[in-house]
Amino acid sequence: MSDDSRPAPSGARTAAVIPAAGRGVRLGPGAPKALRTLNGTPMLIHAVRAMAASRGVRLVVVVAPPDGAAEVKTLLDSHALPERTDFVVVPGGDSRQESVRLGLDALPPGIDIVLVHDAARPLVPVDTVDAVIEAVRDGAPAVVPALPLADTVKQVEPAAVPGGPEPVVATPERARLRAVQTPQGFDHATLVRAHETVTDNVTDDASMVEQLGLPVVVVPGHEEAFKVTRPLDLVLAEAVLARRRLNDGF
Ligand SMILES: Nc1ccn([C@@H]2O[C@H](COP(=O)(O)OP(=O)(O)OP(=O)(O)O)[C@@H](O)[C@H]2O)c(=O)n1
Ligand SMILES: C[C@](O)(CO)[C@H](O)COP(=O)(O)O
Repeated sequence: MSDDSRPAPSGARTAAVIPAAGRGVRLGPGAPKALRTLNGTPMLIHAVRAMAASRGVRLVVVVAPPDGAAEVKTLLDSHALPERTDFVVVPGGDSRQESVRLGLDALPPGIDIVLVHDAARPLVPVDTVDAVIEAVRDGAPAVVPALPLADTVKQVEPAAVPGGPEPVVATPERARLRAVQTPQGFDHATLVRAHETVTDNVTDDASMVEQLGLPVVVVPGHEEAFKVTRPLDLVLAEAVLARRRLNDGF
């Protein structure tokens, strides 16, 4: 949880937008993914606490499932969260991109830096959050945490028949590839412009800034910032939390 002895990154006013409106189809049937529990606590609450743990973050905007904003408000009210942080809940949209835009629309004037963080990455450590904020404060318009890949990657052509073998066309140089996580951090005005300008569907916010022709930089990500996507990821997340409980001595 938050460590109040940690110095607040000074100066810039930072908000976090948490897109949490997805269904979690790849996780299988059940409640919307962000509302499913890890160690008895909804994934979304873990993600909100991960953002609020950074003393740089003064406002968290949660983008709830379209028909679930009231339920999410109740959820936030019923869990202990840092008092120094304000929380706002808005309903989301049909795509992650639309949900992020709706979250941006809810930001008050005066925000300099925006973090966009998947509710589906509930266990990101605060040091990673702070490193992203710091890199934006140092002047990068867009910052992504990322890790080197463990697997070799192949670029393929579509299979001739569904489920058939896919021809390999290239093997990109692995040393230059990174697996990108969140929170991604942005100069507020840049991210708003990216969302106003880029109309094709993309899978992360940084690629919208790339399309504006602006620089995006990578800072080290963290293994525990993995995305809960498939059922096995739930097992890993529970194991990470169990290890943290052990290390914390309770
Ligand atoms: N319409 C959407 C779709 C996704 N998200 C959010 O975007 C993040 C990353 O998306 P992903 O892990 O793909 O979540 P889902 O879309 O829920 O997963 P799936 O594709 O398996 O349904 C999640 O926190 C998810 O809640 C969102 O806010 N609005
Ligand atoms: C934003 C993201 O988490 C970075 O890795 C990822 O692109 C989200 O993709 P998804 O298809 O919505 O899971």
